[in-house]
Amino acid sequence: MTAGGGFKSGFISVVGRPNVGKSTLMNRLVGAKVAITSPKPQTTRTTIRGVRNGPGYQAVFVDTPGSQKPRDALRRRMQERVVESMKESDVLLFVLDASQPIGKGDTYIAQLISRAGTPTVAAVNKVDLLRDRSQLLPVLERVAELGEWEDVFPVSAVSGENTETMLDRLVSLLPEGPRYFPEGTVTDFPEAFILAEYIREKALNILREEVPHAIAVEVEEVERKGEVTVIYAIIHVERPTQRMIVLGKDGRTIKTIGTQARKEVERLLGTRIYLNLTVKVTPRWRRDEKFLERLGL
Ligand SMILES: Nc1nc2c(ncn2[C@@H]2O[C@H](COP(=O)(O)OP(=O)(O)OP(=O)(O)O)[C@@H](O)[C@H]2O)c(=O)[nH]1
Repeated sequence: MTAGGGFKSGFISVVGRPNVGKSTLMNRLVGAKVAITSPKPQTTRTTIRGVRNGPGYQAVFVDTPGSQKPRDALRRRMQERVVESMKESDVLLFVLDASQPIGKGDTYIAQLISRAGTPTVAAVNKVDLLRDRSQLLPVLERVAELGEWEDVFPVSAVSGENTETMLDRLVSLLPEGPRYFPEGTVTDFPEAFILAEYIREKALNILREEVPHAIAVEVEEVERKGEVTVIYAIIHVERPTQRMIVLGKDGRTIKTIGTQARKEVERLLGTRIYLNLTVKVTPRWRRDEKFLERLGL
């Protein structure tokens, strides 16, 4: 319980440039894998929310796609939207990568944060990759100069080093508020959506280099049959050759992708799923506005 005895709750947006480990860190803080991760940048395409329940608090984490300086005419409007969503959060978690030089991308995000004016904790992630701990000090100094942070924590999302200490600090910054989601909730996203993201993650990790970015996963139909959720999903690819790769010999690859994704989601949400997964060639889907909208991208 907090000093005043009141229940604390609120939204913590996780921001940072692509590939710094935002999704991995959020999963660590939530204690369950709600956001998919992969070594390829731009893995997160949509906003994912994860919920951490603790004594006297509920923290709702919002994982955002990696922010990058947009190079086109929409730049100002897009910036405004990012700043708006930052303003709506109670606290921001600004993630940086200790194993990479602090660069323009980080500076850009630090500027957006200062315009939003929301209390922010900086997480210097991936400290496990530093060969020598003396390398850490200059990085922390550099991060401190980037803005006015409530605190700066060196952490490792992979090993869990320092993440619970950082969580305590984040919770201390939350306002008093209601429990937004029932206790036990780890994410408010529908099962089918989570499954679609997991299918994409398995595909990203299993398939050869050239295929993953050509993939979109669509949930076509969801049916409840007693205890079981029946989900019909389609993996869209752009070319017939990619379809062959996704299917694999005797359909083995797609079977592996589907089974791994289904099992993990069943474990995560404690449900039973029957998954019907197919592959379809949808040429140039990446340029099809209607298609992208239908998939919520
Ligand atoms: N060694 C190490 N690797 C990490 C750590 N955190 C994340 N990674 C790795 O960094 C890569 C990117 O992690 P993600 O969590 O997908 O990064 P992200 O910032 O969400 O990426 P986008 O979705 O592209 O914005 C993955 O290969 C992770 O395993 C860490 O603390 N230590």
